[in-house]
Amino acid sequence: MTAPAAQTGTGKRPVSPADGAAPAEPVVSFTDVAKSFGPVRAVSDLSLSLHPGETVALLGPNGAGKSTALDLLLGLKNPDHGTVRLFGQTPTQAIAAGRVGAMLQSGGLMEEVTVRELVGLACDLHPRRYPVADVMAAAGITDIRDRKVNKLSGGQEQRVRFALATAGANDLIVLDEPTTGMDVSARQAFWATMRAQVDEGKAVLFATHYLEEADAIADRVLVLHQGRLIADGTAAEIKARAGARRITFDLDGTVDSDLLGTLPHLVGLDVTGPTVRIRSDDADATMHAVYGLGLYPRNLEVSGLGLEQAFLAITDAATAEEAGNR
Ligand SMILES: Nc1ncnc2c1ncn2[C@@H]1O[C@H](COP(=O)(O)OP(=O)(O)OP(=O)(O)O)[C@@H](O)[C@H]1O
Repeated sequence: MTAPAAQTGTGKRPVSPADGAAPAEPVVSFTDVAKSFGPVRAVSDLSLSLHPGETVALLGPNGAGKSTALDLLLGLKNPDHGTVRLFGQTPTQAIAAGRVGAMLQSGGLMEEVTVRELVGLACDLHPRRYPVADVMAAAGITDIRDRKVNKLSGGQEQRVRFALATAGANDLIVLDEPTTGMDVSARQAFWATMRAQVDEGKAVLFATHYLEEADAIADRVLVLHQGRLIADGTAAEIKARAGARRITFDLDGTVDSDLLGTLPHLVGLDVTGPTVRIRSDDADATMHAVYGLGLYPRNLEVSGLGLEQAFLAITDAATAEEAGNR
């Protein structure tokens, strides 16, 4: 078997199995998983399943528990409670069988070796290895194969890490902030390469702070907040859940915030000088009511929430709920 060649294309894959097909065994299943570090609950009550062919983004603010969840998945940390299974096996068994490739933030690369030597070693160690030349070509590092690993730029180093994660026929690829340090074109090339892996039916789980990447690449988005899973759905579902529309307009004269606060379907309201910014889960009904109040909005704009605003809206709401529960 050869490594997949890099290819372009941005079409998202369907998540559900073909009609009539037996549901595939979950690639990953977390059941009621918890992990604390002293008083810090890094992951709590985490239950989820990933399926073959899914590309899943793991989002969350700093300290939300993303890296801990990935470490638990890879068997690098043990849960205090609950179970983690990969293909029905323990993480250690699945990794030993060569079913999982990972690209993590932590861990240095061996320094005094060339790129080719390092990737060659990873291929040799993989139970279902690909030819080293194919792996380097797919990761876009053939031209730097004779360079010493400690002489690489940050973006080149990331590509080498990616090659190490794809040295053999894995069924799951786990990436922790894979495009950190890459410029825009390197990032695009990276995701094109990644898509080729997904098109082979592999599952990909990646943690990221780049919400536009999650929006463009993932067919499912998981949002962690203070160790808990607070959203799980397509990017479109998460945007819809956060309040579907943003409405912006200007008003003449003194703006009465209290009066605007009585509008129906409000999810958020911000008044700055003459400018009113509303988040509404029914923009038509909200605007109908604005006119009903006898107001004359100027410069009216109605648009959908981006994933970034949706992410902020859901994590802010979760923070407020946590504070209320204290
Ligand atoms: N080894 C550790 N010892 C003590 N606390 C830890 C340890 N590892 C993680 N934590 C804490 O657990 C919480 C979750 O950390 P984690 O690194 O999983 O978050 P993250 O979502 O990956 O964050 P970031 O986006 O900043 O990388 C944080 O409060 C962190 O300080």
